[in-house]
Amino acid sequence: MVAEEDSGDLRKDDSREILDRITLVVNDTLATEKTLSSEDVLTAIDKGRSEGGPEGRHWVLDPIDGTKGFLRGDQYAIALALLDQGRVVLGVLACPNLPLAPIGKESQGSDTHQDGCLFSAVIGEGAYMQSLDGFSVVKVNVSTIENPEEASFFESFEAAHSSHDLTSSIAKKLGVKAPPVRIDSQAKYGALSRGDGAIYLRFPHAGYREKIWDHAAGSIVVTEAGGVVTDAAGNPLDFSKGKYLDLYKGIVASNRQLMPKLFKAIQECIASSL
Ligand SMILES: Nc1ncnc2c1ncn2[C@@H]1O[C@H](COP(=O)(O)O)[C@@H](OP(=O)(O)O)[C@H]1O
Ligand SMILES: [Mg+2]
Repeated sequence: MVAEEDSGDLRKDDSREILDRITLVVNDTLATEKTLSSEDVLTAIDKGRSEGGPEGRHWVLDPIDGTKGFLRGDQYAIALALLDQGRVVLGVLACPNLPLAPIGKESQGSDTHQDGCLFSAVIGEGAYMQSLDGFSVVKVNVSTIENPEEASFFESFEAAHSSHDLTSSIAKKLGVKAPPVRIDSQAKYGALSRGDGAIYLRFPHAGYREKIWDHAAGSIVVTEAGGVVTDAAGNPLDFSKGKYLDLYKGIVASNRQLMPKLFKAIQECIASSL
């Protein structure tokens, strides 16, 4: 398993109390007769130390993606994906604070006010959403908008994670009228997969290397919903290189119809920002 966290901090002396609390929660949650010790819990966390790569199968886990959003009480996600020979073949994305009703659009008179969505996708089988309590499974599809002026776009809430200046110049060039929808975590991929918005733009600042656990589950949910996820040059994301994604500039996700105009605007804006 390739996972974001290891047990390093929990093994420190001053973490004893939190480790005891975690061990209690784990034992309360697991449906097994056996009671795990704190050491068992630490050992289980450290099973996430695999480096991934092009061979065999690897689970890719981000237990709390969008930590900043989680701490603020906003959006976060639990993201799990399966790599087979370096290719994402399955993804599950739990978004406990994401409304089941569409976000980022004018109110559509929905009478659903429930929060908590679970997105899932298996390669070749489409993408699905259900409520976190397991009801109402629906197939999801990305937006079919073709006119960029009518498209709205998602980006990170945190300006430190993605350049809001660059995305704003891209949106301006495309004639996008709606303001950006800024939310944390891979909940953006989930919302995109059900057509809440039509574009997700992510341009980390120079020197940052994206990690596979931040995109594996989200990207298959979007591609199985009919969308496209690439870097800023149109290359598909390559999950076979270990923990990191080697990208040109950033990540772009949208529907097929919008991609040509989107790339043209992105190239022009990147060129004029150099
Ligand atoms: N300087 C940076 N640039 C881009 N991404 C960053 C970053 N620092 C952290 N991140 C990643 O951005 C993720 C959150 O993305 P988003 O902005 O879409 O919410 C974080 O996941 P974690 O919260 O799991 O650590 C982290 O891996
Ligand atoms: Mg993350």
